[in-house]
Amino acid sequence: MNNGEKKNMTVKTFGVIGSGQMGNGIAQVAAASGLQVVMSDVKQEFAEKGLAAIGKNLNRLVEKEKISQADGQAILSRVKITTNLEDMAAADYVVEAATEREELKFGIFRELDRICPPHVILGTNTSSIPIGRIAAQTDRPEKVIGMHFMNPVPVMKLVEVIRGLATSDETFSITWQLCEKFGKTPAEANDFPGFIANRILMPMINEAIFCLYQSVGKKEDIDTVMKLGMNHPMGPLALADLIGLDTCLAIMETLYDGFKDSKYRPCPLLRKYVEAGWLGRKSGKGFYTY
Ligand SMILES: NC(=O)c1ccc[n+]([C@@H]2O[C@H](COP(=O)([O-])OP(=O)(O)OC[C@H]3O[C@@H](n4cnc5c(N)ncnc54)[C@H](O)[C@@H]3O)[C@@H](O)[C@H]2O)c1
Repeated sequence: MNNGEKKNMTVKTFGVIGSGQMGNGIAQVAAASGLQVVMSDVKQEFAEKGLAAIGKNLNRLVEKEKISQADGQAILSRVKITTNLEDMAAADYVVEAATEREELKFGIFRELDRICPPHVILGTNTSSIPIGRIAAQTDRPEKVIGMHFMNPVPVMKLVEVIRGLATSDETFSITWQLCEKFGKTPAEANDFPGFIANRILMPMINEAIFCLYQSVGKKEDIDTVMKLGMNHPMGPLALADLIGLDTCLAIMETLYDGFKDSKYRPCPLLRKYVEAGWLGRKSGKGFYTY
């Protein structure tokens, strides 16, 4: 048994920053694996909404007889919510899943570096912001890593584990094993804008939005072509609504900034929707109405 394996067993309390769709999903899988979870957000109502989403998800699993009612209650009871970042002092491992804005994440990592004991690993669920840039905000860059879950977290098997330039092998190994403990399949990526998943996925979604923008096809037809023609479970526009159009735009901006290649320019229609507050499912309207 190497050091990483030994240390992994000492992770008992798992911190999650952000109680949105990704944060509450990550909190749910961590609690389901037996860990105590502290989940934060900036407002009590946001944290409560995240906790309620976990409760609803677990109830659905009970109804489908995937878990017992007692298990559902036990999982939920392991998740504590807070609006005070200082409460992350109790965590052995923290994953940040706050809004995809670089300055916001930088601030969170500077604070976490002050609050958390030096041995604690700080993961980020960022979709595209370079891990090295986030790690540079801390005095522990070797303990900063990308832990990129897919949406919806309780359902999707993949976690992309991203090594920053300074990420240590021990940090990588503990993170990899945590993914497995959560019942996920990790895949390793290096630190380039968009990593693997969004480097490939997001230009496809952006191109689907260009097809709509240039009237190549109606939204339903664009989605039908990709669903039935390429055997994708969802069309790209419906998937963009699920991911959140603000998140999609932020990822395209990161790809465009990072590579300075015009093929990554965000479609003006995507920007227009985001500016109008049409963010997809989470706001009730995106390419489709919910
Ligand atoms: N949506 C997806 O499909 C998806 C997939 C993989 C990764 N991600 C990434 O996960 C992260 C979160 O995305 P999401 O879809 O859950 O967004 P979301 O908008 O649903 O949730 C973000 C949450 O973070 C909270 N937040 C903002 N600042 C905070 C702070 N300082 N402290 C604590 N909480 C704070 C917000 O109030 C909000 O509740 C982003 O980095 C995104 O790129 C998203």
